[in-house]
Amino acid sequence: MEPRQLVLPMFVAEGATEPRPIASMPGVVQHSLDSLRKAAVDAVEAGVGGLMLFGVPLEKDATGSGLDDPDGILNVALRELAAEVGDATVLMADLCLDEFTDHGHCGVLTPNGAVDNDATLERYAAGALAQVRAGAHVLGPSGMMDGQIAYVRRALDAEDFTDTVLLAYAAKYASAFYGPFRDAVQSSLTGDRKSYQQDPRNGRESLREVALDIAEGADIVMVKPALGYLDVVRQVRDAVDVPVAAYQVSGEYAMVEAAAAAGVLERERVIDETLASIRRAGADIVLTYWAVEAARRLR
Ligand SMILES: NCc1[nH]cc(CCC(=O)O)c1CC(=O)O
Repeated sequence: MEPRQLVLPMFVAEGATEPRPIASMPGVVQHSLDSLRKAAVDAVEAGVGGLMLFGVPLEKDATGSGLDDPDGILNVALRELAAEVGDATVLMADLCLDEFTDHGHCGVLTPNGAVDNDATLERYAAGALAQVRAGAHVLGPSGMMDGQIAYVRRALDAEDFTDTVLLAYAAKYASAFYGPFRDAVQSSLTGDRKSYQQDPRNGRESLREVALDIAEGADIVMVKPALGYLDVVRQVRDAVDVPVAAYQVSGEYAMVEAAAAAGVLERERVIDETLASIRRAGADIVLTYWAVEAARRLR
């Protein structure tokens, strides 16, 4: 694996004046705009291939207005990073509503509380345009709404943003391994995402989801989580001819850090072994909270 195959997910919190630790993810922080800029420069110097940004707004509402507000924290951060490192790295933005909604779902809701797929697509389209205008090179629609890739692609094309790369969270499982992430973005979710994310017991569905996303215009397809889903990574790699990404998620990170802190595992060897496994399964790109550390060791 080469350092540039690694992508660093980063959190930026509106109103933060200094980085705030995330209790369940030692070593990962909610950045202030200032610390985000510095960490981005460090990551680029370490040789990582890209940065995936998540925003934590001060206020959340039913429609997740922070997503497409040009002054929303994620868009502000994208503009700042575009100016700072935009020519030196690939800037990626999480295109989802859950960080911005007061109910914590990845979409807007119908009056009876279900996720409204098609109304959500319009919100993603608005968010996509805001993120691209702010300087994102790659958008990662992560909400698992049906038709989201085609809808976002059409919205971008209509405004002549024809070079934007869509990294589709194509095979995204309803996983308990996202637990620490929900602390990281202070998610207000109660309930679960089983109506739009995949059942961990279902392997073949991933191939259908991936084929649909590619037909809709995805440039890169992603499997998530990584370690428990290496069979899916391999099947997807063998089935498609676009780059395949895998997301080593918050729970995978927290699990190893906790075991290492307890003296139960050799931290660095285990980290490198997990990354080698994901690579061996066929991932061309790996999103990991260890991206900077691993990139330094790979050089
Ligand atoms: N915006 C949705 C999103 N994008 C990335 C993650 C999880 C990432 C991780 O656990 O590291 C999630 C959370 C979810 O689907 O509940």
